Amino acid sequence: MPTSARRRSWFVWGVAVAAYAVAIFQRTSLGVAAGPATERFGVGASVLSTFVVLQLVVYAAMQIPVGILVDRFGSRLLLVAGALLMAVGQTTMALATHPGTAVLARVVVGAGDAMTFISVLRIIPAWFPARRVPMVTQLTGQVGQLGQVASTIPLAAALAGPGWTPAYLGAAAVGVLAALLVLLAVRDRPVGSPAAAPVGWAEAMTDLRSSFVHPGTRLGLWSHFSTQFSGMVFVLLWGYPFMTAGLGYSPGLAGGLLTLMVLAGPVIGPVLGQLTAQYPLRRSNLIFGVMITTVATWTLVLLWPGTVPLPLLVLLLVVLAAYGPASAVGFDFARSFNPSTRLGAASGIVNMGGFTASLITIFAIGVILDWRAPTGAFDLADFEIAFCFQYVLWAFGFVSLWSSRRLTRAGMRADGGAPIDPLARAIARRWRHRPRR
Ligand SMILES: N[C@@H](Cc1c[nH]cn1)C(=O)NCC(=O)O
Repeated sequence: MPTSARRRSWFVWGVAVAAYAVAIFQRTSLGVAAGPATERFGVGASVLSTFVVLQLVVYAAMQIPVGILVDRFGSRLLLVAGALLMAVGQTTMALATHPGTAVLARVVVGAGDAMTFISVLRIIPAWFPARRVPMVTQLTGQVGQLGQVASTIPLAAALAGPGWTPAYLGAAAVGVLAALLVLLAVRDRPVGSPAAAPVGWAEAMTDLRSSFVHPGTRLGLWSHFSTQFSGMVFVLLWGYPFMTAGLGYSPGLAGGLLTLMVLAGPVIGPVLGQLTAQYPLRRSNLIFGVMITTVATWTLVLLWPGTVPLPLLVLLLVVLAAYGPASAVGFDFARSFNPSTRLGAASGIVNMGGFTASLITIFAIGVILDWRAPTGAFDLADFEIAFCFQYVLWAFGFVSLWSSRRLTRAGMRADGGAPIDPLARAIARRWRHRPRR
């Protein structure tokens, strides 16, 4: 690829990924505003957590419709629409004085956010050679997380200084700027590369069905489902109270440990991206590996007699930090087992997995904690029992992953592919045939 073409690819991707970072900024912008929101709307913590949950429900529910729209109208249009919708949501939030209006604002933000990540994913294979796609996908996820940093530091300062309305109007302005940049800089494909013929609605529905019935797409869905929820639930809602109310850590230490998770992601992401690109037939082993390590570390933490030692908790957080990079491997399955014309729909199916599992777990942990301690005075045992709910989803995810992998491999054999040996046998064979000096 000539240098100028390579530069152009990175430029287009850079602007698209900046729009994704802005979406994460908007998604997490309520995190630092819990105190001011409680005062402004006169609501408690449980109503505030409903704001977050509702926003995620909308995000998850829109994945498939958005996937179809991305395939039909292209990434650029959907990225612009998503950024503008989030700006409308944040403007509503800036002016809201009633909790009902604030909920509506968060729903609109969730809808705009839902349009962003899979639109960026659809651009990557159009601008980069196939061997680079897994790494660029990982990079997309990691760079996007910077939006969360932006939502903590400048937004917190704006809330503390100019106040609620200017802070959220500022967030809306950032959204409009992102929309403008995308409009000017992003193109769905390089000039001269053939555009797919536009599909009608009936064909789009057939594509969606074909994508879902392909076991390779479902392998991606269950990979995302099984690896994302544990880390996401910890970061989004229950990790902080577990560490402060359950383990008795200071807010500073608990916040620092959550930051450690953010810092470990960029180390794990490139490793998983490289392994995915180098061993495409072993991607499911990576997923099983991450899953088993997560379950084993959680089990050790939950069974530990008395208070968990800090090094073990640090280990848990480093393992949980793999939630973003590991679940991103799910999109690689979507890409390899679907033609580019239905990549949006396939990515939407995959992306629904982790968010649905996270919502179920956030809700179930809340219900178990309420049942254990209706007054809200939770102790370590309450958290330990509540976190055990995760085993239900891990078991479901494991069985679904296993069966979709079996069907995917059977399909590959039926299409004339060579059978894939179990990992242990493949390693033993490689060892026997290693070059000897
Ligand atoms: N798996 C994440 C993205 C990610 C994070 N680290 C590496 N990749 C994901 O599914 N994100 C969806 C979104 O909308 O943020």
